[in-house]
Amino acid sequence: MYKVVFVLGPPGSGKGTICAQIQENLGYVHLSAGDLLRAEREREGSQFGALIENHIRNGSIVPVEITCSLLEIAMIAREDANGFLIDGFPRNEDNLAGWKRQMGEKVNEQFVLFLSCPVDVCIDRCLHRGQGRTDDNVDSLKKRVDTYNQSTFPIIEHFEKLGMVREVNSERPVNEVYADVVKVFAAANQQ
Ligand SMILES: Nc1ncnc2c1ncn2[C@@H]1O[C@H](COP(=O)(O)OP(=O)(O)O)[C@@H](O)[C@H]1O
Ligand SMILES: O=c1ccn([C@@H]2O[C@H](COP(=O)(O)OP(=O)(O)O)[C@@H](O)[C@H]2O)c(=O)[nH]1
Ligand SMILES: [Mg+2]
Repeated sequence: MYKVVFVLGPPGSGKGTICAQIQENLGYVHLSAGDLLRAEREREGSQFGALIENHIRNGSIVPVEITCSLLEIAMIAREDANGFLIDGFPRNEDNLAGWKRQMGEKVNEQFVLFLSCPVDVCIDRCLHRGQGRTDDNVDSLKKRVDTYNQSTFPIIEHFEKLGMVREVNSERPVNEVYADVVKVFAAANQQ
């Protein structure tokens, strides 16, 4: 069984930043669904490049079969891992249902780390992220925030009802956010 922590929050809430630090210090392997999709978009011979780019620009969500397969392949490649941080997934009902179908029997879902941050702060961070992403522009960001509110927040609520959500306010400086996140992991791993 793979041990899994889902990391969710609005675009720009700091998911990638915090996951990189957890990977570095706590030995979980960081798998960003967005990074895996961008790599697949660039892969020579991929049938999905154009479809992925359309979804990314529109802030809409790629069909789960594609994303989930990329995640599973990445997990199989790191079977030695202590656990996995699944960053930015599941983002909607389709993602959740597809994940349960494909991975339900193979994973132990530890908890959901929810990085909460006001949308205006998040948008400002994305506009200054400086990674040259095709979706870090005002138009795409509006759509991404709409998708987050309409489709992703309900997934967080779903996990909340199951008692699985650990919320950390990520509006604060990274070191303060990280200190609280470490406490969440320490508590979860004591059980
Ligand atoms: N707590 C924070 N305070 C200020 N800036 C942050 C913080 N966390 C992340 N950032 C910056 O905001 C941008 C988005 O962060 P990132 O980790 O890529 O977020 P996400 O993966 O949730 O979109 C990056 O430029 C990052 O350096
Ligand atoms: O499971 C996922 C994760 C990401 N995306 C797409 O990839 C984009 C960027 O996602 P990422 O997590 O990299 O953005 P972030 O929240 O980190 O800014 C999203 O807007 C979606 O279009 C997707 O379709 N499914
Ligand atoms: Mg990210």
